[in-house]
Amino acid sequence: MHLSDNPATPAAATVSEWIRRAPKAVLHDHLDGGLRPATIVELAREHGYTALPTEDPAELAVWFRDAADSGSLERYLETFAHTCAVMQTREALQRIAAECAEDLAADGVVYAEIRYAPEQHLEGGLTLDEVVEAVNDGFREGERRAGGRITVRTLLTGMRHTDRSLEIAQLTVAHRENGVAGFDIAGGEIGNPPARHLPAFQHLKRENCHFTIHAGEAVGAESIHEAVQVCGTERIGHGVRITDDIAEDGTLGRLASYVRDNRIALEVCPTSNLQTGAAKDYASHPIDELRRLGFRITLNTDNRLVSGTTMSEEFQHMVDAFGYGPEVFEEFTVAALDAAFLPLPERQRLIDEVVRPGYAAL
Ligand SMILES: O=c1[nH]cnc2c1ncn2[C@@H]1O[C@H](CO)[C@@H](O)[C@H]1O
Ligand SMILES: [Zn+2]
Repeated sequence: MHLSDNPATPAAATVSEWIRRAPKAVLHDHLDGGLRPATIVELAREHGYTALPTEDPAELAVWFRDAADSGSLERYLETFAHTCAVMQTREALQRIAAECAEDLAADGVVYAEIRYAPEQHLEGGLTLDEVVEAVNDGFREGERRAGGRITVRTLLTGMRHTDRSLEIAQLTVAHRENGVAGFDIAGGEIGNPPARHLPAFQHLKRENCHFTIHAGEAVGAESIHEAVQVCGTERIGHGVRITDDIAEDGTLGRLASYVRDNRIALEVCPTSNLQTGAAKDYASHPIDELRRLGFRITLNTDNRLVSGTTMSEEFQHMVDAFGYGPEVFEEFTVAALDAAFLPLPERQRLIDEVVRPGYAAL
């Protein structure tokens, strides 16, 4: 089923008040997939980018969601050409990062790891280091504007189809004291297995640096196996196709067992999965089965603009599909902080001083 066939799904879907107030943590959210549509229009005008499908912000938001709602990851990813086109200067990157932090904080997000691929922001003449510095400055500004209600860290993404992943891994290590919490690889999964980027992962391991890998979204269990057992990933972006290794009666194969028993977090993004064809609809999305089987599940947006969603809306979809109450979202939020690439005392402080009291007060 495509989202556009479902009248309950547009971004304006009503969200219960308690969901907005609930403290949330997001581990999987792309900076270049979550811009404000009005910001894209303004920046496009400023920079003379004329290829936008429309200059009306509301129409643009609908365009992204519909264009991404194709059933194919490759077509979903084509829409990012329009966001990356306006993310080529220091000012634009700073502004977009600051607005991202503000928007997440307004949605009740208290901790966010935001990822982006620095190599996609060099067309205006910035260096990789300048890109990272601009985004970091923007996030610090956004945290200030949100009155300290949110903590943001970044993940630097290497693109699966290019050959710069080792360089991006080195960039991650170089900026680790400066708001960069880890590394990721993203992009089209078919034909680009994660082991192509082994030198990047080996460098990160040697440097004791965190990483996650998009796997098990467009390709099945073999991609997850490679990400976990060959590349040594700590978390899995999406990972929903781990169900390939689970029998109908719930018996786990060896890979599924390994992932569950080692508490390797799955960064699950239900709405995005519906758009790329990784799942059919919310009600049959494997998140509920995986949760009941004991996997470490985190709930995420993937791309707030491109998927037309927010953390609150993802929560609401789960309430509607599975009847989840606050206790399940508290579990997802604590799971996200347990799996966050943040030092243990900081994770523990967020759980004890922000998340637990926030849910107790709902
Ligand atoms: O769900 C996804 N799967 C794979 N790649 C993705 C997904 N969402 C976004 N990107 C890719 O990651 C880049 C850096 O943020 C984006 O430009 C997009 O190409
Ligand atoms: Zn993603």
